[in-house]
Amino acid sequence: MLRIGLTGGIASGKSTALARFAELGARVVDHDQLSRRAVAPGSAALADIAREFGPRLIVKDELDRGALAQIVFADDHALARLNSIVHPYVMAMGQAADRQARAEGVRVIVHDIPLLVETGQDGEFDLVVTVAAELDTRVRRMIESRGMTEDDARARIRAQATDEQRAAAADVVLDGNATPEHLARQVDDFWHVHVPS
Ligand SMILES: CC(C)(COP(=O)(O)OP(=O)(O)OC[C@H]1O[C@@H](n2cnc3c(N)ncnc32)[C@H](O)[C@@H]1O)[C@@H](O)C(=O)NCCC(=O)NCCS
Ligand SMILES: Nc1ncnc2c1ncn2[C@@H]1O[C@H](COP(=O)(O)OP(=O)(O)OP(=O)(O)O)[C@@H](O)[C@H]1O
Repeated sequence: MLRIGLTGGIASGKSTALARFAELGARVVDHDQLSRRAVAPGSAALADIAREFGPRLIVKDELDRGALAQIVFADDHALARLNSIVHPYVMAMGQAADRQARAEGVRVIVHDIPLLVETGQDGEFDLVVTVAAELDTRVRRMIESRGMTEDDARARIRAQATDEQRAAAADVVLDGNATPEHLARQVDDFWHVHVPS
């Protein structure tokens, strides 16, 4: 099974690229979704978050994601504490997805991992692909599509590696600056070069 790690800064176009990989026939695993599952109501990680950051972050059994984001993206130590709670669960779920895919005879699996470089996972894939896009373009997308303020958008970008760091760890860099169709075509090209038919 060919294992591909897909990364990129927030709002670079990773989800757009991932959707194209799925259309081409890859099994896709979105680690943002895994991290939401890790903190589902009643989970051990949610209990750990309540203990670490206070019970007011849990509203009607659900994590108040906006409130937690305000805390952690303004404080590196708080972010590191959150990461140390959630990331082990996400990694275990990612490994479980690999095991299941292998058992099902899947040929190509793509893991979409926003923090692939930050968490030192670049050595763990057959190929690493990163999507790069200009900072100002990404900030604009976050304001338009996620309704974030410019300050919140820039704080989240500051909490991540740079495009240069991701490019240094990647085998291939895709350009996420133009249209989604342009990005999808680059995924097609990558697939034809790197995935044995
Ligand atoms: C802080 C939280 C509650 C904010 O939730 P929110 O719904 O606003 O964002 P969401 O989870 O959809 O993430 C959106 C994007 O934010 C960025 N981001 C998320 N977590 C982090 C982090 N720990 N460090 C840097 N960037 C991050 C990523 O680019 C991600 O794609 C949430 O992101 C979280 O629990 N983060 C810790 C888990 C994590 O690291 N997830 C990322 C991949 S495993
Ligand atoms: N190449 C592109 N051209 C124009 N807009 C794009 C492009 N790629 C993505 N977008 C838009 O930018 C926003 C963010 O894109 P997307 O969700 O694919 O990014 P992402 O890297 O997965 O972000 P996140 O880290 O938030 O999960 C979306 O609203 C999407 O429609």
